Amino acid sequence: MASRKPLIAGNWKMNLNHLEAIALVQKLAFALNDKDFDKVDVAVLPPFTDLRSVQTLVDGDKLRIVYGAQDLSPHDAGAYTGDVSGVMLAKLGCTYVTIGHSERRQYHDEDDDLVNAKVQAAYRHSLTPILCVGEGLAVRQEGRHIAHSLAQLDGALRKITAEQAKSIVVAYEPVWAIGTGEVATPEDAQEVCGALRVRLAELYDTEVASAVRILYGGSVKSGNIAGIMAQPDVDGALVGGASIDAGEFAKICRFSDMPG
Ligand SMILES: O=C[C@H](O)COP(=O)(O)O
Repeated sequence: MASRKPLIAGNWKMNLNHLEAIALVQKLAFALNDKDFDKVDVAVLPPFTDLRSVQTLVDGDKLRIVYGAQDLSPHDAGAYTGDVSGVMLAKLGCTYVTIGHSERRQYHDEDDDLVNAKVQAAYRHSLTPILCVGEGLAVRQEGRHIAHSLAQLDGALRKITAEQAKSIVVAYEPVWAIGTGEVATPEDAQEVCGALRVRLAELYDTEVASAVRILYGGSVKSGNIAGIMAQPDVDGALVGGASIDAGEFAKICRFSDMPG
């Protein structure tokens, strides 16, 4: 069994200007210490407009916080007004890029083909995708949540090699639990995260499956993180609302100190 270092990633969504971004990262850096970073990888995913400020702070103060973007274009350059490419994100020192978040799928009609093209674009520029999958409420009520999440995984990984897949981060985010306060139970999270890992072994091999970090996302808070992290196939969390409060996010990053 590979040992997977947990990853706690904060998806700020469309919140915080570049000055607020600097303040939040400074507070977070102050709240966490080397021992925390030895135990957990901590990432922030600010809006595009904040990335340069975050890069300058992280580089200047040699912080162990890493950062990434919330989306990227499937194209590398050209006449794509409003889009941001993997080339640009790599130049800004991004480690991660979120792909296929349910809010992109819902509000920008992103389908599995586009998600797959974006995953390929990320790998072209050595960015690590945080690939989001997860079902809506109706699918959950019909009991098709596992099949739905596995189909999204299959679609996103077309043409992705085993070598590439080893480094991907998969985030299981049941849409009904996002921003609703309706957190999935630790057992719900484990059920789908476990199934995703089995599918990775089927698509590739056990080496890939045991290397990939699988996160849970959906109303994660300091009060529920410990139970979620206790699950064998959950390797971290993709945190939305609670990630724009530095104190709360730091507590989530210190999940091993939180009551279960
Ligand atoms: O990317 C993060 C997820 O959408 C979860 O958001 P939330 O923690 O606000 O529910």
